[in-house]
Amino acid sequence: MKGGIIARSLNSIRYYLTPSQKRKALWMMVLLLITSFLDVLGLASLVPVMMVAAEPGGVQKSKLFSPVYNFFEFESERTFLLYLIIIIFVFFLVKNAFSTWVNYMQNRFVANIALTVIKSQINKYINFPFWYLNDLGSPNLMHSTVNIPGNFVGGIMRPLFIFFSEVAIVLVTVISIILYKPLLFGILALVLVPTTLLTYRALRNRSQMIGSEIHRLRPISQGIIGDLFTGFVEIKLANKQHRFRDSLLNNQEKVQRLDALSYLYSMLPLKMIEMVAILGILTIFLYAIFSPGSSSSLISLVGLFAAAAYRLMPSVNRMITSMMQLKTTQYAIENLSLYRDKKYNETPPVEQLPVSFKKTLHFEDVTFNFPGVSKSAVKAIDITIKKGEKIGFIGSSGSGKTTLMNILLRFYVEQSGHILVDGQPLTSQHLLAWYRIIGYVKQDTFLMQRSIRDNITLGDSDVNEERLNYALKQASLQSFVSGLPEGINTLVGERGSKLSGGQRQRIGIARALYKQTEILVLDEATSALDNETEREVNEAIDKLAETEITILIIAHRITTLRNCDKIYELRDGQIIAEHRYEELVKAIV
Ligand SMILES: Nc1ncnc2c1ncn2[C@@H]1O[C@H](COP(=O)(O)OP(=O)(O)OP(=O)(O)O)[C@@H](O)[C@H]1O
Repeated sequence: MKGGIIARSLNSIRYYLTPSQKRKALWMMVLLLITSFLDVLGLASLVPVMMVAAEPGGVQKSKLFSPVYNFFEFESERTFLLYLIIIIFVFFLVKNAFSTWVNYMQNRFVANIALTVIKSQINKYINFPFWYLNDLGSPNLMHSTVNIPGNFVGGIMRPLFIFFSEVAIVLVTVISIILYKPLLFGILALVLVPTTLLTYRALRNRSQMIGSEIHRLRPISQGIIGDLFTGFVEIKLANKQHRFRDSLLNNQEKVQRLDALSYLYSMLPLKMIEMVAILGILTIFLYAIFSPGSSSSLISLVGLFAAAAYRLMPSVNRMITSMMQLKTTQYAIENLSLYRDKKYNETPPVEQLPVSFKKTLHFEDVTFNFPGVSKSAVKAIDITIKKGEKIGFIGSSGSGKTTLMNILLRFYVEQSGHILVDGQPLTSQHLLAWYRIIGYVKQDTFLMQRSIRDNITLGDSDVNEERLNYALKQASLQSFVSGLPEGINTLVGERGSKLSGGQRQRIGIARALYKQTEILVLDEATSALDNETEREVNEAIDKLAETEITILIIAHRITTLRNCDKIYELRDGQIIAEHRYEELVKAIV
């Protein structure tokens, strides 16, 4: 990425702003400038008041106040000063109310953009091509959708606002100083500018390095925790939990060390600037001591220098720290700019078409290669399935069964050939209608940590009870559910941990039935189950066989395929044979 850190950060935000938000951002900047001007004016107004108040008769002598004093015909300096103090207090009151309002507007603006960023990230990943999604892995996805937008807001947007408001304060202060005493400006510039630049140059690359290292390490921690608790049983039985704990601690030790270093770097600029300012004051003092005659004017210069430096130092410090924070959070800008290319976006076209499945489903010469893999995972598949048929798929591991089903489910799109439904090619314009009629039950059925009802309806708020009961009955779940103390509202535990393998799969089947699936894909639904559970699942499949639903079953156990009209055998992505169940059973016997 090219350009300075400020330009890069501004560009990264600009990507998310609508034209009206861009105008609003400019408006915010103007408001910030006004706030800074009022801040400086507020402080500057105190100086002349203090001066006239300290000296009896000071008001009359003051070029600024005496015309006002005379115009309003004040009777005593005391009353005049009292009015002046009240005016100053009201001014501060109004100024602070105004700056609080600006602050509120600014934070609301930042919060709105933050929402836009989160929305854009989550939209990016829900429309991400399936195989890239698998490559990224859930810790990275969680980091990119939850942490990165937060880091972007805290580490780019807020510091950018701070930077610009401090620039405004410094500008207004510096202009006032130039107008008041150009020599003072010269000394301040000589002292503060090189220090600021040197401090920033010394720390910026380290800050960036710390930021990208923390960004690399955090998802690793999340991955370790995820693996530890997903595989808790296996890991505990192998007595390997300590290894996971140690690698987590090892990773966290690095993160904590970098966090501490980053905190230290954020403190350093102020210390450095303070040291140089003190050095400036001492140098002028020394000069005053060693060159007699000029001492009184020099000492007043020291006073002014100290006052101006005191005013400028915190602002300059905040400017550097916010720039360093921008550097530290560079990784968020880089992460957000990933995958903006069209090839990573599979958003279905807005204009969607209906799908009518009355007669046939035809895989017409379908071939598919994974990106970067020359060997086809699925090659020239050409089969026709009639509506209502039950079709089995067998073949050794890696023969392409799951890939073929993923093509049918449109998670993968064939490079050549077509999927024809009643003779019509299935395109991205049919996606939503297609998803409405196709269902999928995997070996490890996905279950949420919610009730059975929510798991079957996928959290429907307006549940159709009749359909739900039908789904429970057809999936052979009715007696199990009615035996539970809380029935269908019983919670299933994390990933269905309170259920048996067979119950989990039957919930998957019930989910597909509740959706009124017309084509159901059962992927290796019984291979991981014991005999009793297999019997339970097969019973549900037998019931399904009586329905009009077209079923495609991938199975390792031949018995699962007993209701199939045809069974296709795959090898190396191709169909090498078509069998009947009876033949297969005979061949085994
Ligand atoms: N995301 C991927 N990227 C690259 N190659 C892949 C990917 N997923 C699967 N493959 C490859 O595609 C081929 C077909 O895999 P597929 O999962 O379809 O086989 P399968 O018949 O379902 O196997 P199993 O019975 O073991 O599930 C295999 O050689 C596999 O290594």
